[in-house]
This record gives sequence, structure tokens and C-alpha cells, in this order.
Amino acid sequence: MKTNTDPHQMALTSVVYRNPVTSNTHYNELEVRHSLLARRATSINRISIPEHASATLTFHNINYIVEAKSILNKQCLKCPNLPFFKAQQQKQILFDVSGKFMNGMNAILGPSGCGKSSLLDVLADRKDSNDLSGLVLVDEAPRHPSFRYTVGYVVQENICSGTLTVRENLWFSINLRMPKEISMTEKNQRVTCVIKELGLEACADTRVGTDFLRGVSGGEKKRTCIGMELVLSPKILLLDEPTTGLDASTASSVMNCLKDLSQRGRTIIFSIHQPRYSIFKTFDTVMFMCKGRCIYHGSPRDVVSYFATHGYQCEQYDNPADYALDVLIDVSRNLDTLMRLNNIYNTTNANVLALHHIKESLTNNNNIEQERQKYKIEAARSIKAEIFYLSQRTLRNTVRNPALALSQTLVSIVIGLLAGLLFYNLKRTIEPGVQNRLGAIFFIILSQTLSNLTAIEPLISESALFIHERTSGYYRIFTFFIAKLLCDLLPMRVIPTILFSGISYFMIGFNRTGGQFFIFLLTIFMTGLFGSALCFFIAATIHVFAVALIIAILIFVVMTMFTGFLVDLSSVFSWLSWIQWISAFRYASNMLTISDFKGLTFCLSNATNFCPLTGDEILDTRGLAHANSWDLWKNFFALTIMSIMFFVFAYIQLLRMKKTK
Ligand SMILES: Nc1ncnc2c1ncn2[C@@H]1O[C@H](COP(=O)(O)OP(=O)(O)OP(=O)(O)O)[C@@H](O)[C@H]1O
Repeated sequence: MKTNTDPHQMALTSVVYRNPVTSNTHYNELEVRHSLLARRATSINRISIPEHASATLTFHNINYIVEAKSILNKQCLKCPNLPFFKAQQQKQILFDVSGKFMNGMNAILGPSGCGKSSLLDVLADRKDSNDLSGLVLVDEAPRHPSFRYTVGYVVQENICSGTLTVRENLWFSINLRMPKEISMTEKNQRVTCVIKELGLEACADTRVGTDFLRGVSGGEKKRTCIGMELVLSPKILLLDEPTTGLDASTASSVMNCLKDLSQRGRTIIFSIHQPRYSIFKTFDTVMFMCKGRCIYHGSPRDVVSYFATHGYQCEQYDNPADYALDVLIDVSRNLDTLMRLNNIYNTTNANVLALHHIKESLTNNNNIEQERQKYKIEAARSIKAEIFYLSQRTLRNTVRNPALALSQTLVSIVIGLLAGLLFYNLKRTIEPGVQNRLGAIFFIILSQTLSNLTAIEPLISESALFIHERTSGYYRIFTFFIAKLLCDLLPMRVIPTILFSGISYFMIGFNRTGGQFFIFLLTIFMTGLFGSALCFFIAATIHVFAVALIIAILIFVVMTMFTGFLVDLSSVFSWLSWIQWISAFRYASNMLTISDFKGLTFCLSNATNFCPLTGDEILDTRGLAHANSWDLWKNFFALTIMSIMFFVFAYIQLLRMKKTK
């Protein structure tokens, strides 16, 4: 393959530099280097996956400490789930870890909980820098702020869109993550090339699959996730346990695939649990970790002899990987041995040399972090393009997985018919006309409220995908929010609203004027929109479906109780009655009540044509002002404000989701 340039560097075109501070000589050099790269990138007119894209990643004295919650005292063990019984405690996960990963297959091995994933996250710049000390360098320079978005990182869980095909997932990744300068032809070339490299030709146009939709195999799904990173053509590819959950042959095929990539110059770094020998021997280097410390880093061929010198003998037919893991388990139980092996590792010649090389950089470490924060990163695509690609995916998702949309539509038809039959052709009599009319309004608001609970599920089920894509810099939160609104929340309210209103309004026999039907339609739509906004906010705040659902139901029930239909609001305790002002459903039912009752007269049911009660009197009794049109529209205004407020809250919650882990 032809290699005209380095697309990893090309991705830097998506980075702009704002107010770089020039107080530090070392950083000045970096800045010059980066701007040179950026300038060079703009002149590139052809992209191909480079055969020799290699990078060396070194890390020095990495310490990672988190705030962990611990139970305060023994008595509190009885109530461990209550947050106020927990105290913040510092927990060190990584202890002075240093090392160097060059192009090739670099494995990180160790027992569960030894800090493999944490180290990978640190190397990928996905941890909060406040919890970290130490230095990570790429080709002897500090990582660029965009490193997190340009490095390939395949998380342990296979996160990609299940309703899209393998090829569509790759396109989604390349469309959103590569700079806009890259042409369609070049992207197509790259996607085709990655599909070929990963051996995905046979299933390229098969849907990946979800829990309920059979798709590609586990190995193919894993390779799709790898492909979504490879389309960026990263020099460094990090993978968290790429073989977990795969059978032996699929694990081998994934590892062979990675081996191929490494032979083409990429630096592949991955954590792995108990590899078979056939896999173990493909590694170029292995790093053994134990309780957050590194105790060996070198060739897999030297493992047995290295540990033998420390008193651990490998049995004749034992797999060296199993043997090493047994050694690690033994070492983890013996703190003295662990410290001894860790000290030996830290003082090995190679390591000392590496530290010597970057001594100057180490002293500038604090400055480097501060400087990194000052760079502003811009997304690779324009807002319009991001909305387009996200909407395209959402629509495909809806069309290919129509259960939710169909059930929402069907439920609207059924409830519309039910309301129509229950309150069929309302009479304008005092008994039972008035009561039935009020009952119909209450039923309509209640049913529309409850049918909006469905808005919780899609966001919660997509939260893992959203967090992953946000961390990997696929799109801005704003564009995700707009696409969700335009292609998911709004259509799911508009169509059912029209169907429900069209059926129920005329069957029930509310006033048949165009204006009143429009107010009815608008009220139903706004009720749905408010319900969606509230559910969106709850789903963005609480990620456990059952908890989110129960909270949404609780809020809906309280709001329904304060509509004024179940209890006379003037008789409620004064310290409780303020809830009526935040009951969106009171505003909705007020709109319907005022619109329908105003100007009506209600007759006696004995057909005497004596009509002693007017709709205006009923509105007066219910305390609903109706003198002018503002009295009606102020309810619409309040409903709109509350919907906007909850959409804003939902957006803030999305922003608050941490990019780092
Ligand atoms: N944010 C955190 N708060 C508290 N403890 C944490 C946090 N992050 C990691 N840990 C702890 O740090 C240790 C190392 O976690 P890590 O996920 O890095 O281990 P691992 O070697 O990848 O484990 P596994 O192989 O089981 O995935 C674990 O004991 C984990 O519970």
C-alpha cells in the first residue's frame, strides 16, 4: 500500500491552538512541532493506511490514586447502601509504574484487580489528571491534548451500534472522527481496507446485532470494534482484554489479526487474562503487574528463566503464561517478595536509562499538564455534519428496530379508541355530561402522561454507547442532544399525538371547531413533550432503568394529584399546595378544560330544554380564570417553559457525564 503521509498526525487538523502560553522552552518546541504537523496536514491530499506507522509510548512513575467510598464503622455495615454512612478514602491503584511500549504486540498480564485496565486508561489519557502523577510520552514528547481522540482504544465491552451493519459502523466512526478534508473516496478506500485487514469481508453487510437481534459472531463484533478504531489509522492501538468472552478459535483469530497489524508497524498494547500458549508466544513483550506494581517487563521467552532465578520453578509441560500467573498470585500474597521484585524491576538498567532521558521533561511535568489544559480541541466535523450522521444513525435504528415506535403508535390508537368509546358523544347535560366531560379530560391527560414513560428506555439503553463515543470524541454533546430531539423524541410525540387526537377528539364529541381541535392537539403534544423532557432528564441522571422508572412515576403521580381533578386544591395544606404551580399536568388539563367549557351551556337531562348551567360558571367554580385568551395561553406558556427547563436540565446532565473515568 502506498503511504504518502501519516493520518494519525493528520487528525491534528481538527485541533486548534488558542492562546498558547510561551513561558516554557520545552513547551515552545512542542508547540512549534505541533503547528508544523498541523500545517503539513493541510497540504496532504491523499490518505492511505500507512504500513509503517509506529510510535513509542513511554510512561514514567505513574501513580494513580482514587477517592473510594468506605463504610464508616462496623455499626454502619447494617446499612451500607446509604451514602451518608460512607466516608471518602484514598485508594492507590497504580504505584510508580514505568515502562516502554514499542511497535509490536505488548501484553499487560496480571491477576484480576491488579490495575491493568487502569494503566491502559492512563496511557490513553482517559483518567482524570487530578488523580494522577507521572508522565506519559509519545515518541519522547508529551501527549497532545487530542491524543485521547486520535489513539485507538477498544474497550472491554463490545460497544457499537447493534442495528447497523459492520460496514455502517465503520463509516459512522470515520465520518465523525476524521477531519472534513478527507474525501469520500479516501474514506471508502480506508473502510474497505480495514474490512479486508480484519477479515470482515464475509459479514461486512450483516447487522452487528443486539441482545434481541441475532447478528455477527462475538469475534466479528470484537473485530468490528477494533475496525472502528483502525479507520483512524492510529499508530497506537490500546485494547482492554480483547479476548474476554471469546472461544479459543475466535480469540486466536482476533489475536492473529492484531499480530498482523503489529507487523505492519503499529504499537499494540492490550491487557489479557490467562492467554493460551499459542497466543502467549505471539507477544513481543509482556508486562506483569501485581497489586498495581510492575514486576516484569520484557520478552515472553525470558519469563520462565527470570522467575526461576527468583525461586519459582516452571514444571516441564506447564504453559509459561499459566506459570507466570501462578507466580503473580503467589507474589500478591507475599508483600516482601512483591516489593523485592518491584524494586528489581524499577532499578533495571533499561528503566534507569529511560528515566535519565526524560529527566528534563519530568521536571516540567506540572507545567506540561497546565499547558495541555489551555489547548482547545475542536471536533473534526461541523455541527451540521455531526447532526446529519447522528440523525442518520438514529433513523436507521428506529426503522430497523421498530418495536418501540410501533408500540407507541399502537398504544396511542388503542387509548384513543378506548377514550372515544368510554366517553362516546358527550352530552351537553348537567348530569352526567359535566362529570363525563371532566372525566374525559382527566383520562386524556393521565393516559398521555403515562404513555411518555417510554422515553426513558432508549436513552438508558444507549448510555454506555453515548459515554464511549463521547470519551472517544465522536461528537459534541450538543449535536447528540439535537439529533436525539429531532429524530427520536419529537417524531415519537408528533405521530402518536395526531393519531390519538384524531381518533378521540371526534369520538368523544368535544366542540367541533378548528381552533378548539388545534388547542386539543397542541395540548396533547405539549403534554407528551413535557413528559419526554422530564424522562430525558431522569434518564440522563439515573442510569438504572428500574430506579429511573420509579422516580418518573412518582413525579408523574404527584403532578397528576395536583391537577385539581382529584382534590380541591384550595383545601390542601398551604405548605403542600405550592406543588400545583409545578404540576405541568394541571396546566395541560386547564388548557383543555378552558378551551372546551368556555361558552357551553348545560341543560337538564329531562329534555325540557332548560339549560341552567354554563361552562363559564363551571370554570369559575373550579377557580379557572377565563376572561380573555391569555387565561388560556398562560397555561401553554407555563407548559412550554417547564418543558424547555427539563430539556436544559437534561442537557446539563449530559455535559456533567465525565469524559474521564
Ligand atoms: N474509581 C475507582 N474507585 C475505586 N476503586 C477503583 C476505581 N478504579 C479502579 N479501582 C480498583 O482498582 C483495582 C484495579 O482495577 P482495574 O480495573 O484496573 O483492574 P484490572 O487488572 O483491569 O482487573 P480485571 O482484570 O478484573 O478487569 C481494582 O481493585 C478496582 O476495584
